Parts: sequence; structure tokens; C-alpha cells
Amino acid sequence: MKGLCILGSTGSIGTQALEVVRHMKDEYKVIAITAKSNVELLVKQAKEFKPKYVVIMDEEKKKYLEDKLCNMGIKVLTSLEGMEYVVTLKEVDIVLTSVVGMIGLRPTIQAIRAGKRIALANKETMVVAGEIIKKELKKSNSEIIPVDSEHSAIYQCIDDNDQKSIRRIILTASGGPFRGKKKSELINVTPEMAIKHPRWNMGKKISVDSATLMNKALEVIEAHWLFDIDYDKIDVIIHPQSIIHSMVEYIDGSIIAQLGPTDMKIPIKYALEYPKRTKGICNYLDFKTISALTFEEVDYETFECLKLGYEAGKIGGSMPLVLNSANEEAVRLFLEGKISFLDIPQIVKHAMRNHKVEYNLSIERILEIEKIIREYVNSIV
Ligand SMILES: NC(=O)C1=CN([C@@H]2O[C@H](COP(=O)(O)OP(=O)(O)OC[C@H]3O[C@@H](n4cnc5c(N)ncnc54)[C@H](OP(=O)(O)O)[C@@H]3O)[C@@H](O)[C@H]2O)C=CC1
Ligand SMILES: CC(=O)[C@@H](O)[C@H](O)COP(=O)(O)O
Ligand SMILES: [Mn+2]
Repeated sequence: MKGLCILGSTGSIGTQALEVVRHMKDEYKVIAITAKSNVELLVKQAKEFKPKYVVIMDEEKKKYLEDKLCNMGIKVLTSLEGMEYVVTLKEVDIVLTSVVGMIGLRPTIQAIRAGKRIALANKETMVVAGEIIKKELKKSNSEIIPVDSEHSAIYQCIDDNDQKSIRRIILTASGGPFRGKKKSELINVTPEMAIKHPRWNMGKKISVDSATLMNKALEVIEAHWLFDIDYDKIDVIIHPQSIIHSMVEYIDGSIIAQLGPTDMKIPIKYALEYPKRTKGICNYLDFKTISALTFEEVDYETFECLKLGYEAGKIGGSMPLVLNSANEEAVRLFLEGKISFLDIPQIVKHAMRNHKVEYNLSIERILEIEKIIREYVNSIV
């Protein structure tokens, strides 16, 4: 029986992870679950999965949770410190990082230091602190198994002992809800339109990122750190069906791809049970229903965020952090109706152009720069 801590249990990935656990109660015991403010769902989850701890970021909601859960002996913690604490519990074997945004950074570092398996969905953390995370991993017996569908695919296509034979990694992108559109057609895009992803049902922030192709930018940087691969060897191709989740091309010309239904329970389950594979909790792919697998070039002019992602990744140091912090803030402002869809890449670009890159960052400096960038974004809108 493996002990599980789910950071962000009330979100899209978190609820799907609990769905996996619901089917595998003999294999996994939920030790801790966390949320930002959704106490109603957190209480429901706590009553069903009976964790030892629940953590709520919003401190004002602690009393509500205590009233609902104290008779079950469940402890209620708050804030980032609460998250940092529960990931280190000795009963926890696996930490699923499914919070959204770089708020996941500190708990992820603590989980690595405590030697836990990280089932990594929270890509922003890898983007802003890839270098530090790699160093921390070397010092501990922790491991990262990717949950992001593309990275899970690549993980499954790479032979660990044959890294040198990789010619390139090919990340697939659905193209998002605005595939094929030009900038002039995107002027009046609303949040409702942007979060309508053609293939996946996800949280709002990642859905907007998919629409701008910033999601793919973050994934390029995530792949660079996870697989130790140069940016020149990471390609992106639009694949609207989202059936091929990504591919690895080897120097002899062979390409190994991972395919599957668009169901995040598959990579979540894979990251929990790796290296084992057990019966799926999904509909299996039926090739008779698929008429074509198609591919298109990325339109880098319309979807500038992907170009900015490569640029930030190649510069390295603090630039991916700036890209991510500016994007998180811009997406929040867009979802609140305060800026337009096309402002998002412009804001990120301004933040990058205005930043003097720094190298060898500490966690403290990362958090300082994040604050500076968020303030900068708010000062220019
Ligand atoms: N959804 C998907 O299919 C995929 C997601 N990912 C990545 O996984 C991560 C989670 O995405 P997704 O599940 O879609 O996101 P959601 O928005 O659906 O869920 C986010 C979760 O994090 C919690 N949360 C949000 N902000 C904070 C905060 N400041 N402090 C603490 N907890 C917080 C939320 O709590 P509350 O509910 O209370 O707000 C919720 O539990 C992201 O990094 C995303 O890029 C990667 C691949 C696929
Ligand atoms: C499910 C998943 O991993 C998402 O990151 C997904 O890939 C988003 O789709 P696109 O960014 O390709 O539109
Ligand atoms: Mn993905």
C-alpha cells in the first residue's frame, strides 16, 4: 500500500487522481489532500478518502473545515507551510503535484528533499526552477515521473540507457481552440471562448495557455529539464486529434510514439504505479473510429508565446521564470476581463525585454523575481 499526498486535490488533475484511487483502494491510501479555497469539495473528498490531513491555503476557511472534519480525527492545516509539511510525512510515498502555478515550487522542493516520488503535473515549477530541482534530485533518492501527457509519452518512449541516440523529441500540440486563426480574428476572444479546449477538459489557466500556445512553451522548457535535452532537439508539431501524445526520434531514423485516448487518468495512473502497468480505468482507443491522424506546422507569428518560450529557454537563468510569472499574471488578468487575449503575449514579451537575466538563482531569489514581475505586469496594464 502506497501513501499519497495530492496537492490540488480539488482541481482537474486532483479529482481525476482521486478517481484513479477510487478504483485502486487496495494499492493507494490518501494521506493528505490540499486546496486553495474550495472547502465544499475538500470536505466531500475528506469524508470519502479519510486522509490524516487536509490543507487549505485560505486561512479564513480553516474553522469551517475543522467544524466539518474534527469528529473524524482529520487534522486541518493552512497555507504554504501546511503544504510543505504534509509532503514530508513519513506515511507519504508519492506526492502528486497538481496545484496550478509556481506556488507549487516550495512544496515540491520539500517533497524532493524528503525523498518522495513526485508525480509531476505542476509544470510551472519545473519551468521556473528546473536547474535547482535537478540539483536537489541528485542529492536525494527522490524521483520525478511526469504526469503531463506529452512528457509521460516521452518518458514511455525513451530508453534510459540510450539517451545519446536521441535525434529529437517531437512534442505534439492540439493547436487549441483557435488553431488556424490569424491575429485579426482573435481580437475579441472572450475567456469563455479561450477555455473551450477542443480535446481536453482542464482547469482554466492551462486551458488559456493551450489557446495561446504558452502551454506548449512551458512544455518545451519542462521537456528540456526532465529529459536533459537541448532546445534545438525539441520540436513542436500541431496534431489536432491529440491521439499521439508525443514522439522520440532516434538517430537511426526510427520514431517511437505513445498513443492513447485523451484521458489524463492514464498518465496519472502511470506515474503512480510506474514501472508496473495494471488494467486501465479508461475507454480503450478504437482505431476503427479514427479516420485520420494529421499534422500541421505551428504558426509562430499568430501564437507568439511559443516563440517566446524557446527564446526564454535558450537564454536560461531567470528568463523562463520571467516568462512564467508574467504569463500567470496576464492569464489571471485576462480571465478577470481586464486585458484582451492578444495582450497576453505582448505582456510576456515586455516583461522579458525589460528583464536583465540572472543566473544561479536561489529559491528566495526566484520568489523575489516572481514578485517583481507580477508587480511590473500590473504596472503596465
Ligand atoms: N488539467 C489537465 O488535464 C492538465 C494539467 N496539467 C498541469 O497540472 C496543474 C493543475 O492543473 P489543473 O488540474 O488543470 O488546474 P485546476 O485549476 O483545475 O486545479 C488547481 C488546483 O490547485 C489548487 N490551487 C490553485 N491555486 C492555488 C494556490 N494559490 N495555492 C494552493 N492551491 C491552489 C486549486 O484549489 P481550489 O479548487 O480550491 O481553487 C485546485 O485544487 C497545472 O500546473 C497544469 O498545467 C498538466 C497536464 C494536463
Ligand atoms: C493534457 C495535457 O497534457 C495538456 O497539457 C494538453 O497537452 C493541452 O493541449 P495542447 O496544449 O496541446 O492544446
Ligand atoms: Mn500537456
